[in-house]
Amino acid sequence: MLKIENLSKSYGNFKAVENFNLTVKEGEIYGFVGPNGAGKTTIMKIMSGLLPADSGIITVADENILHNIKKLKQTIGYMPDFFGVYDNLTVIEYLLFYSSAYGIPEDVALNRASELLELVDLKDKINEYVDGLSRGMKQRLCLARTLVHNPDILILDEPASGLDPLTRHQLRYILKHLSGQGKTIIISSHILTELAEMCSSICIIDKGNVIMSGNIEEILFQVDSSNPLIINVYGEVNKAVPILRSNKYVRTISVDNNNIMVTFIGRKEDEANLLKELILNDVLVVSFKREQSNLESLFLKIMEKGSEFE
Ligand SMILES: Nc1ncnc2c1ncn2[C@@H]1O[C@H](COP(=O)(O)OP(=O)(O)OP(=O)(O)O)[C@@H](O)[C@H]1O
Repeated sequence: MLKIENLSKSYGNFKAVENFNLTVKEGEIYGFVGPNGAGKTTIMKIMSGLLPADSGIITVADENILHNIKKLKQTIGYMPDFFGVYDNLTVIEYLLFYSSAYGIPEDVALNRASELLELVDLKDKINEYVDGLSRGMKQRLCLARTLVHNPDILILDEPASGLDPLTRHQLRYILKHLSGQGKTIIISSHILTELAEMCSSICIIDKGNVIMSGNIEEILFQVDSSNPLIINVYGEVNKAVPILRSNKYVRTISVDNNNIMVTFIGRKEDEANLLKELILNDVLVVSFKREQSNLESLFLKIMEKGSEFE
């Protein structure tokens, strides 16, 4: 379990991160979402030991590792959003270079590099120059580099940015495989649908604070309950309208052919009772559901409404 408590960081007088709290379970793929400048990179760099925090605690396996830089670097592998690769090295030289920086003996490093190149599907490029790799390949090599010291936690800043759909699919596959091995993975992204496919939980960050966090499906459900009900009826719509009008949870009604959009402030049970009433009054209901949110619309809503969702 990874736990961050009251993490704060200022640049001069500017508070980039303020009392940030987060818990991530072992083996989870966890998404960080937020607009530009929200503080995602700052938090990730602090977690990786690349930037000092002003205050806070980062606990891994019941130990505060924030000020134990050696332990922090052993435990965490960080892949920055901008990956500098050394173009005049071959793929294997590149991985061995990073392994030596971690003090890994060369024979161990060679075996590990071979396994990692297999994992990221670059084994056939082992003796090629990094310079000649495509962007997607460089990105996978960078992921392999992040894994040379076999960290328990991976922190990947915008790993999917600029990749084509096939390469993103490969990345998703590799990350699922790593999480299956028990590695905890934190990913930041602006591609919210990507996060939905990869992550079980997300944390929405703005101005260095958590606006909302939790299981993606629960978050979507919470937001969906503020969406209109869409009722599709067969035949006469007019039969349904007076029933809807008399319901105390209905706020607005708009009719479009056989679809009725209803702003409804009741709970699930009230929704079910409304459906029952329509049917008992011989309204032929074809479908009755809340408009679904996707992550993009969820994000926009949250950004518009801010703490209303907390
Ligand atoms: N070295 C720095 N000096 C001063 N301000 C900084 C520094 N690094 C970041 N900031 C500011 O801190 C805030 C958070 O930046 P950060 O890079 O963490 O955000 P982010 O969520 O990663 O953004 P993006 O999605 O654009 O990468 C921004 O307002 C940024 O301008």
